[in-house]
Amino acid sequence: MRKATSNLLHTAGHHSWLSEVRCAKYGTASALTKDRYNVQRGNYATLTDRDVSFFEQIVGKSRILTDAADVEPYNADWLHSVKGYSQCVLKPKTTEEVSAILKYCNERLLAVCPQGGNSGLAGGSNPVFDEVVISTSLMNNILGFDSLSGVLSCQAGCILENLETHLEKHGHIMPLDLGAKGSCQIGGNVSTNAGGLRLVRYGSLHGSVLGVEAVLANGDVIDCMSKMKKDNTGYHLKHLFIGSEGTLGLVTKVAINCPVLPKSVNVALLGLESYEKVLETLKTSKRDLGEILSSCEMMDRESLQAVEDNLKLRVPIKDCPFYLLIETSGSNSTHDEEKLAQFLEHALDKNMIIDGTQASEPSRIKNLWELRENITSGLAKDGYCYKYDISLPHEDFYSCVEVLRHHLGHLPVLRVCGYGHIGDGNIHLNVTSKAYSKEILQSIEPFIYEWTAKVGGSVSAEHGIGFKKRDAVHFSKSTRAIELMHQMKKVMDPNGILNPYKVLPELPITN
Ligand SMILES: O=C(O)CC[C@@H](O)C(=O)O
Ligand SMILES: [Zn+2]
Repeated sequence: MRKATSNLLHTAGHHSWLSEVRCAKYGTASALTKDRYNVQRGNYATLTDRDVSFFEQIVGKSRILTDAADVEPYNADWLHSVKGYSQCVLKPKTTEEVSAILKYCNERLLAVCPQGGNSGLAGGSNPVFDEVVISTSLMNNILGFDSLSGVLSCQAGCILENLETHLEKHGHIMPLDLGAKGSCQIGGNVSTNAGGLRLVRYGSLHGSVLGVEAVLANGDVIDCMSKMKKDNTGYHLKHLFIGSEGTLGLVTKVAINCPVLPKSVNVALLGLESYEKVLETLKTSKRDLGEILSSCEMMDRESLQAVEDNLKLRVPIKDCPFYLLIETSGSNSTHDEEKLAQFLEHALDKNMIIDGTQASEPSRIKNLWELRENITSGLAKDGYCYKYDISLPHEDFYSCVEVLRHHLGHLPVLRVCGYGHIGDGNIHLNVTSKAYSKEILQSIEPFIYEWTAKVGGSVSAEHGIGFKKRDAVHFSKSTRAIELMHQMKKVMDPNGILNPYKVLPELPITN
């Protein structure tokens, strides 16, 4: 077996790195939804005691929250960047309960906001005004796993990490992995078409999700829970629920195709001196590693600086302007390590990388991944974080950071940084400041959206549109396409009770 031999590469040691608790409630930003976004409450009914009594008949007293303190965590997102004013959270356990709730709300014209793990970043799962929150957290049964086909079926409220743990026992994994895996729910993942760290290998949920059960606004249950890998029976309705963020129906069950658990996993953290070298290394990794490449993440120095400054994690290689985190997953460790070594030798010989470290042992792999997965938490601790999740052609991928840094030069921002899923052309462009500032927001938007549209990118790669980005949809979709989206919404939710103020821009489009 050949090893990566250069003395620039060393093996990651054990560090007492702190792991930030996911979804901790921190951040000092207090500017809330209505101060920041110009939106009017729709013409919906207001919740009454009679409504609450009716809900009690469906889910029982113990699964309704109406005390302000109990409802509060459901009203705000975890970064406290949006906040609604709901007075009621319902926690159904079954599809039938969801159906009865929606049927009633539709007749009463009560708006609802479906919520999974509340880990979203576009304000899609929080109420904007007083929508009734329907939490899927108690819909957490695994319904079955077929080890021959690799298909898992489960209720929408199953936490991603619990599904992963369950599958590991059967020698499989989930086709998606996210930093928020400990709290996000599969129904939320499907509803936002979450991407994450494994998309470069297993593709998007539009490919992995075989079946969906969803409840429409009027309470009708749409059973598209096919577990067949091939099913060409006309319009594929399941795709309407993947990525529509609960605006067309509430996802209650999911059937998902799960890859085989890899026997060998390796991770390399590489340091690079320029974005040109990043691109060269990416190209080489795709060529040399081929089918065993399972993640390819980029981080710039500023992003990792936030992790070092605010979370006291330590980057185990020397300071470089750029870093790549490359993961391989395969079935034969000798073969995989050889391929990785070959790639690293190429990269070193051609002066693509200036420092690096690799790991094959689970605890060391975890330490390296923690650096990447904690960037969101690290940046949040700066104060307020303006988040942009965009898809770009590789040649323009990092220019968005440079262009925006230059554009914001005169303003009191702390960091302008870029990191993310370079293997998929998806960058997370984040700007931080001590506190929320309207001036900074208005300098970033629509500037960055216009720039993204000009180079042919997408203004939302994986976080969705939610509430925060609906005024930006037209930068990535034609007016006719948006009109068609509105028509579809009208067919599936004529009263507009499902997750209002989200995804769909107001018509006519003015900006
Ligand atoms: O916080 C962000 O902007 C990105 C979050 C997530 O999509 C990630 O890839 O870490
Ligand atoms: Zn991401």
